[in-house]
Amino acid sequence: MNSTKQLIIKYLLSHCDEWVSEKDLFFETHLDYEEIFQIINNLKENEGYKIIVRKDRYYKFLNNYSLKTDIINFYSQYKFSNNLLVFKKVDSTQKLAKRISQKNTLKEPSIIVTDEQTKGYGRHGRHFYSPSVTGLYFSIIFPNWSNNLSKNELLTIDIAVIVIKVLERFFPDEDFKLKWVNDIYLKNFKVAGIITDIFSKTDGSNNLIVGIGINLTTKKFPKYLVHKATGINGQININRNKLLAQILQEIIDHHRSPKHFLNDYRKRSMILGKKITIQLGNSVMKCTAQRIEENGYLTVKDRFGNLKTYSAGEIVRIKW
Ligand SMILES: O=C(O)CCCC[C@@H]1SC[C@@H]2NC(=O)N[C@@H]21
Repeated sequence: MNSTKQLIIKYLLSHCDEWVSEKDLFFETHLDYEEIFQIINNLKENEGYKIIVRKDRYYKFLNNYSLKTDIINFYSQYKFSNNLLVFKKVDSTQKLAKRISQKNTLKEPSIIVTDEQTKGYGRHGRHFYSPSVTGLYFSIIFPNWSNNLSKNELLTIDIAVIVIKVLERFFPDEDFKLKWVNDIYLKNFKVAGIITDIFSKTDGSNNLIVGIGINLTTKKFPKYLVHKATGINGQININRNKLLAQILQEIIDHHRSPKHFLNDYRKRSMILGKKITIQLGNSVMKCTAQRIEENGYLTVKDRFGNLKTYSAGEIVRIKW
């Protein structure tokens, strides 16, 4: 971050919700006062930054609703400056990640983030409702992925734990739970989902694309979701840029030096010890969830007392 605009953003962000004088900004940037005023005015009027400008030219930066590259970079200590793409609206960050994977040879993990999706999707091709600025919708491309089912399962589990732990820090009063494999629930409602897609390139290499959708403040859901999904908290003015930056930072750190979080996962499971109905392909089975194995697979006990272990499946019902 080194342009004058970025220096100003950085200073305002480090003094978020405080009044900052032109003199402070002058010492920080060495720009003349008029230039400072013009840059701030442009950020406010044309780039959607929320800045209050007082008549005596004091400025206050407010928590921004929209996702902004500079703000995410600030909160993540500029860890992924060149590998972060931020959009207002896309069809799906997951689809866009596939298009980017097709056209480019990536060396580093790359992140695609948007304020809104028109065709967000989840597992089994289901629509993922992604209205503007009330959630977080993003995909991470991990290039040159050695495709291996159990490695993928474990990564999904680790990422689910990372997301839930960051959410717990931001919403300390909420009791988030995990539904195997990768859904995050609050009470009986889904608040977040994770999907992993393998994208095979023509040169034989694979990219892993992890897509994460979180309903933060969404209040109104389409009819078919009203009894299934909820926003975490419709009242809170949450700092989405900061929340996203922390999740991304922890996922990228984990990718660099992986360690598994199975015990954290088990602790937050909403199914262990419960009677569940699991869908496996076209059939469904009633059973009891026994344990999550070291490779992330689920072991259940069927009604005849037999233990069975599954790498994938959808839990369609939990008996409380
Ligand atoms: O619930 C699921 O089955 C997974 C939902 C994943 C949704 C996210 S939102 C960002 C990314 N883009 C998509 O189209 N899907 C994922």
